[in-house]
Amino acid sequence: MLNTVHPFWQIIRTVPDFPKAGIDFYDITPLLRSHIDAVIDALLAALPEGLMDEVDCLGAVEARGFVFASMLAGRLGKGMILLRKPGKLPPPVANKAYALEYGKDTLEMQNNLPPERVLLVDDILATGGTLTTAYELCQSADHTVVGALVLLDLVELHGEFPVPVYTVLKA
Ligand SMILES: O=P(O)(O)OC[C@H]1O[C@H](OP(=O)(O)OP(=O)(O)O)[C@H](O)[C@@H]1O
Ligand SMILES: Nc1ncnc2[nH]cnc12
Repeated sequence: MLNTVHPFWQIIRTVPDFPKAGIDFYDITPLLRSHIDAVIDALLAALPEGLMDEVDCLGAVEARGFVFASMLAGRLGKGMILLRKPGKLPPPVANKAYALEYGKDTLEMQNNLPPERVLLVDDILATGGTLTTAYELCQSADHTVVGALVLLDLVELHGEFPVPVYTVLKA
């Protein structure tokens, strides 16, 4: 469903040509200011019943993913693994470069952790470059990714994702 009638759409700002020409940027920061608890409720409601019984921890993607993952972790009583931009995590780390909708970046993850069942958390799935990289880093560190949870899935910008994607909004 392209759920453009969801009340969150009244609060998300769409900014044309940011951060570069041709990109419609979905600014979720007004939701953080005024509706953060409702966003976390909606993210939890987007998950299939019983899924969290299969999840050990949340895989939080820097930076906007940290906001949602932190609050979800608190609500769910789960821990987090951080997927960070380069040079922030002490070794041992694995890293992977990737392209996203409006640029290039690298994610890093510590790879000395025991294998866990991980639910990836981010704010937006656009081309999928970021979440695919998070998925691959988890796989290479012997974690099992059970799915990905995002607030907004830009469905036309990406292909099939290797695990189920749970979302509140689609555009
Ligand atoms: O599906 P993709 O095309 O990869 O795009 C999605 C990613 O883009 C944004 O992150 P960004 O790197 O801009 O960083 P931020 O969270 O630090 O703002 C967003 O938070 C997602 O992580
Ligand atoms: N169009 C977009 N709006 C906001 N964040 C994004 N991250 C990647 N693409 C994005």
